[in-house]
This record gives sequence, C-alpha cells and structure tokens, in this order.
Amino acid sequence: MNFITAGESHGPELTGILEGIPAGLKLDIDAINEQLAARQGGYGRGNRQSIEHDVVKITGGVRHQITLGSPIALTIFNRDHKHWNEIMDPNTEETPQNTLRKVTRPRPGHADLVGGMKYNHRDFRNVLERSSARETAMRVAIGAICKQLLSQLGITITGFVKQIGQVNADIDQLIPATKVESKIKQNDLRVLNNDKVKTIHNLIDKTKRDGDTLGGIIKVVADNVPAGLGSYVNWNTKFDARLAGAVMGVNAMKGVEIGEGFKAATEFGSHVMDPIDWNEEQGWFRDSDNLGGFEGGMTNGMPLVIQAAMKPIPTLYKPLKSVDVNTKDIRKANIERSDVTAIVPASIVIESVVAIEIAKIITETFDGSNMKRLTKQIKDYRAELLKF
Ligand SMILES: Cc1cc2nc3c(=O)[nH]c(=O)nc-3n(C[C@H](O)[C@H](O)[C@H](O)COP(=O)(O)O)c2cc1C
Ligand SMILES: C=C(O[C@@H]1CC(C(=O)O)=C[C@@H](OP(=O)(O)O)[C@H]1O)C(=O)O
Repeated sequence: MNFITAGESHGPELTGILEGIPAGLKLDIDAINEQLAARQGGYGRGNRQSIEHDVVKITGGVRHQITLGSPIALTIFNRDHKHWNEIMDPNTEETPQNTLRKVTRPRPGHADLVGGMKYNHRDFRNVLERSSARETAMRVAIGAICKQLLSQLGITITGFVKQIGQVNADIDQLIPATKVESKIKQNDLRVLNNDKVKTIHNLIDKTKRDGDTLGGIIKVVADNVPAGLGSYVNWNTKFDARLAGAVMGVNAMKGVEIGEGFKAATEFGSHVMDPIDWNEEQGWFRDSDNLGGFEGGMTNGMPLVIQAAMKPIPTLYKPLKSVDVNTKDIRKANIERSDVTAIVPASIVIESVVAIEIAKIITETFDGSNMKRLTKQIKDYRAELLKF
C-alpha cells in the first residue's frame, strides 16, 4: 500500500492516489467527509476554514462505493482557489498582474527560506503553497479509507488533544477508545475535561490578541492491533520506527513518543516494563502498557499509544525578524493569513497517518488482495496467537 498527494494550498485542488487497498471494501463516503469536517474544526483556526467545505470526490478505483483493488484517485477542491485564480493558475503564463502577492521576506519556522534556496525560488510563495498544511486534508481522506479498512478488522484509532500550550487537558491514563470518542465534541477542542475548555478558549483569544501562536501535545491510541506487526530482525523493519516517521511527517511535529516515551527514561526499569500475563480467554497480555504496545519494534497486542508534540504555529501576526531576499534589508517576516493554533485538526491528521501506517503493514503482512481473504487471515492469525 502506498499513496502520493499533489496540489498547492491555493491551487485548484488537492489530488491523491492511494494504491494497495484490498478489493471489496465497502466505502462509507459520508464517513470520509465527516473526518474532513473534523479536520476543519477546532477553536483558534483562521478564516480559511470558513471558505473551505472539504468533501472528497473519488474518480478511480471504486465502483458503486466498493473498492476494486486498483489505485484509488481522490480529489478535494480548494474553494479558496477562486480568489487566487490569477496568482495560482497552473495553466496560464505569468503576467504583471498575477505576480502580485510575492513573498520575499521568509517566515521563521516555515519551509520558505531553505525551500527557496534548495529549489531556487525567489518568490517564497512557490515554497509555501506546497509546504502548507492544506495538504493534510488529503492525508485525512486517505486515512479515513484506512480507518474503514481497519474497522472491518476490529481495529479502532482514537486521538485527542492532551495539552495545548501550557494547559494540560488532564488525560494521562489509557481510556478505552469508545469512551474517548463519545466524549469528543467535534468542532470544539478535543479535550475530555470540559472545565478546561473555557480556560483554553481564553488562552487562545489572548494569544491571538498578542499576535502570538500556540502548539500542544496530541495522543493517539490504536486498539485491538494484533501482536507481531513489524520485526526486530532489521532496523528498517521495526514498525515503531515507521510509525514515528509518519507522525513526524505531519507539518509542525517536533517530537514523537511511544508509550511513556521520554518519561520512561527518568524511571526505574521495574516501573516501566509491562509484566507478562496470560489467561484462557484473552491469551497473552500485559498488566500495564508503559511501552505503548511495542517490544522489539513489533506490536505486542496491547494498545498502541503514540504522542506527538506540535510546535506553535510559525506565522506570527507580530512577525519576527527576517531579511528581504532581494534587497537583503532586515525586515519583519511576511504575514500570510494563519491559524493561532491547529492542535485540534492536527489530532485528526495524526490519527489518519497512524491509520495509514497500520493499514499499510497489515496489507504487507497478510494477503491484501481482497477483503474476504484479508479478514479471514487476520481472524485465523488472532486465533493462532490466542493458542500460543
Ligand atoms: C492542521 C495544521 C494547520 C496548520 N496551520 C498553519 C497556519 O495556519 N499557519 C502556519 O504558519 N502554520 C500552520 N501549520 C504549520 C505549518 O504548516 C508548518 O509548521 C510549516 O509547514 C513548516 O513545517 P515544519 O513545522 O514541519 O518544519 C499548520 C499545521 C497543521 C498540521
Ligand atoms: C488551508 C489550511 O490550512 C492552512 C495551513 C497553513 C500553513 O502554513 O500550513 C496556512 C493557512 O493557509 P491560508 O493562508 O490559506 O489560510 C492555513 O489556513 C487547511 O488546513 O485546510
């Protein structure tokens, strides 16, 4: 299984091609669109989300809502493109009017300057249009298909915001995914403790007034993932490494933890390792999940627990120092319309990339040609592990 996306933030559309999804998966298109809507939510976003209304259009690989086993082609239109038609049209030549809105003062924390140096773009718009997290809409659509695949195999993935700026959302124990999901208010902060919501809204409002931005911590839990995905035999077969790479591949992520992660480094081993247990009904299990469901780079049958640290949004309405690429004068960085925080949408994106990676390794480990065979193989495999 693999995917690729294309498209600029203010270009006509985002395009995605997802290959390797088994044939015979009945797609719930509404559920894909619900995920896209959830990614548009969250307090602290900029005006762009009131322009966009993300819906997926599938143009290949699916017939009557059932996957064919062939590559799935997806489109999400950028409604904002109509305001950028002149500036972003891929099919017409540059004219004096459409060279407006050049970006020449690179924004610290963005790909602008280094991307410009690497690709020889002196208008940093040529960089920022693609480095924008707009692209994550397509990863969410692809992730939503993967979630549907996993759900047929009994695997669920839930994400939530654990921390925003300095405010802790008070989630430090594993909560069964279904409970978490029922408490999540979409289009609001994905926090469990409602008392915190007001504090967090105030923090975001004040940060916005100050021309500043916020980051946070996202926690994602994948339940009922069978043991033995990934391998210890080579560094590049370790599934925890692949998962961490996918999470780091999301815009603005600066840290990934599996299980207790960095905290485990400060504890004694006796507090961190998860004692091994067995009973007839469950087979092998652990009494705790401090290692986040991984040993030796392999899933161990416990919930996968992944945390991601998102840096504050780099574009500042009170911009930091920069240098104009043409004049070399010291100037304030450019300002592009921006979110104050995007921790809520980012939690949906992290869930999505986790779903993609799990779906990917499952379709590598088992025969992913069609859903019937895949479902049977996973069922047999689970039964085999139960008897081990
Ligand atoms: C869902 C989401 C929305 C984002 N929105 C913005 C934004 O409005 N303004 C901004 O400056 N950065 C935003 N970012 C972060 C930038 O895309 C990101 O920091 C930038 O491309 C540089 O990449 P890096 O942080 O991974 O190094 C957002 C990130 C995510 C995940
Ligand atoms: C468009 C989205 O996020 C964008 C991500 C982003 C960035 O720099 O990453 C900058 C902003 O772009 P714009 O200037 O068009 O408002 C965000 O709105 C989206 O999430 O759909």
